Amino acid sequence: MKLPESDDTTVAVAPAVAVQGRAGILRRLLRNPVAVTCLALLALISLASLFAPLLTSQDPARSSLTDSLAPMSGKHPLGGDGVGRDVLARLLYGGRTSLLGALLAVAVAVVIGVPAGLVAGYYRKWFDAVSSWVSNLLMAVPAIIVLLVVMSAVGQNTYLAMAVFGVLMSPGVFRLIRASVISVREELYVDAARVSGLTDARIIRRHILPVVQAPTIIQGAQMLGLGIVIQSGLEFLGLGSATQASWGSMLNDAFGNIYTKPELMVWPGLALAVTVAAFGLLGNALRDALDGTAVTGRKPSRGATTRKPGADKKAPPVISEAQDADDALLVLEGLTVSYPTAQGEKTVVDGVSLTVRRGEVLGLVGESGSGKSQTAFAILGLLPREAQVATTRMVFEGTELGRLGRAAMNRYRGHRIAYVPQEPMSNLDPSFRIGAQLVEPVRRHLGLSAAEARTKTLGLLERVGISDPERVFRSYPHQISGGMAQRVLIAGAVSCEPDLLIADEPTTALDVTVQAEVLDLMRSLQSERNMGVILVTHDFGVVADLCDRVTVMQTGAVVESAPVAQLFADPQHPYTRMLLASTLEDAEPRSALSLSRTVSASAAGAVGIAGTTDPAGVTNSAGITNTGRQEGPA
Ligand SMILES: Nc1ncnc2c1ncn2[C@@H]1O[C@H](COP(=O)(O)OP(=O)(O)OP(=O)(O)O)[C@@H](O)[C@H]1O
Repeated sequence: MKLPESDDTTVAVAPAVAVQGRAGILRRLLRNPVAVTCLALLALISLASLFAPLLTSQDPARSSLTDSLAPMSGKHPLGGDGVGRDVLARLLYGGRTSLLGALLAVAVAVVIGVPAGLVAGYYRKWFDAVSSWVSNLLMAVPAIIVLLVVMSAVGQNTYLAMAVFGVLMSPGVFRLIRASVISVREELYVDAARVSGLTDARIIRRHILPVVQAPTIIQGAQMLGLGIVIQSGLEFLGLGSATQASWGSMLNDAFGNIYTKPELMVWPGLALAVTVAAFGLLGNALRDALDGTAVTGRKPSRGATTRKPGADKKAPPVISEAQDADDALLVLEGLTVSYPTAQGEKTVVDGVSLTVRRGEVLGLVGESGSGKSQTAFAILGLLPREAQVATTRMVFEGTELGRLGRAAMNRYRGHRIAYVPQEPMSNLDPSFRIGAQLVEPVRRHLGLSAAEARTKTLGLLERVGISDPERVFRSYPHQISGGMAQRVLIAGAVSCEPDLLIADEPTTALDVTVQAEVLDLMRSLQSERNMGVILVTHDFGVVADLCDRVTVMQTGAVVESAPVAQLFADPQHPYTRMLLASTLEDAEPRSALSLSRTVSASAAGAVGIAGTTDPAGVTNSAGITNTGRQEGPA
């Protein structure tokens, strides 16, 4: 006997979050004639079993020798069985035993499998190893032998046997849920929820549970059919209770009289066949209904990329500024991040030091793979578990972040330190309305009531330039554009009034005109709220437009750090010069004064960046808008 396992089809719909909500799934289900027929049949069978006392006055256990193998009559509409019991009464009451037994087995399997799968998939580590081992062990056990032993040991207690069967089915549920959770925990919107400071319990409840609901329901429907088959099989073998009517025991009796009254097989056989088929087909219909709303695979933004050959060569000496300042918001010193690989340890961030002051925008620049995002994630405490992180200091407003526990770090993230990601769409959970996603961190961090949080969120949506905040508040992520989604995320990032904002290539996924608008927005919000900002970018145009200081990274190490104007006017490190030169490669040669304007406009590709009129910033003589605190790179 093979217990149900998590098949690929079922796992594939795991992240298939109901974009249009449960109502959409139900509508689709009700449009499927097979599903409707199955639901109707199952409802009919359940109701008939439930109201058996109203449908027959016969006692299913009472036997009368005079009615043995009685033909159909007014007294026995479906005749009598071998020992003179009423077949209709046994069919109706037998449905209770079969359905309840199967429900019990599925409930036990779900109660064990779902929490274990959630914890193993979300937290991994030792619990995952142990529970996977136990699950493999249980799957290797021949279930029918175990059930025969249980039945003979506990005296033919059907429900106990079904509870044991539930335990034996739980590995199937465990594996399915674990696979679903693993597939969704790396989603960017789950990271975004972590960044916004939500606790693990909340993330699991809000973002993971909705994803595992669907496969659990599908698996549950299929397991119900299997539970009925197993339970009837045991009863057919004569292992059930002698006093309890069931479809399996009816088959057992019919089998003994197969030559004298073969039609006795028909009723329990039909009931079993219809019920099991209906559960199976309903499971398939549910899967199809959910498939129709599948959100197809999104690209994780921080999967490992391969380092270029020669990337391990030592960086030239760092030309850096003094690290500590009185108004330092964040002081990072000697950050090293490495990963274990088959070839040994791979260091991706190598001794990075930087300082961000209050109200200052620090650009973190370097080509792809230079370790910018890894540095940002290290500050946010969001590196993958396998990352080995070491720092001399990572002090945020006097608090050493490295020493904070998980809960304390959660309080910092989203509240004091916020994050704007690269791919706005992937960072919004497709199954929740925008408003719900924005309101939750605000309520948690600022302790506002639902109504206050809603008002604040609507105000923020308006502030970030969304003309119809009410509509966006009510929309699902797929109903808004990428640029709008980035505005939403920026609104979310500043909603708890953070001191430090980390923006990782916030405009990369947007088209050129939207890039310029989003940069404008970030600049004005930053100056309005006097936030410290770390702006991760590979784009010197963005640096020129937004940043006060810039730190250049190459193959995991800082090679140069300077005020923007100084860096543009007199880059010290050959790598910085090379980056600047490659940015200017396609540009017309200009005089020294207009050089930086060219950088801004051509590199950002941002029409209007150089000449943008920004109420919060000033435009310098080179046409480069800076936030008013520092001279532009003229
Ligand atoms: N989980 C991981 N395991 C091993 N190496 C990793 C992992 N994540 C990232 N890396 C490596 O770390 C290096 C730095 O990556 P990072 O994402 O910080 O680069 P980046 O400068 O932000 O580049 P990009 O602009 O392309 O995002 C890359 O070589 C990448 O392959």
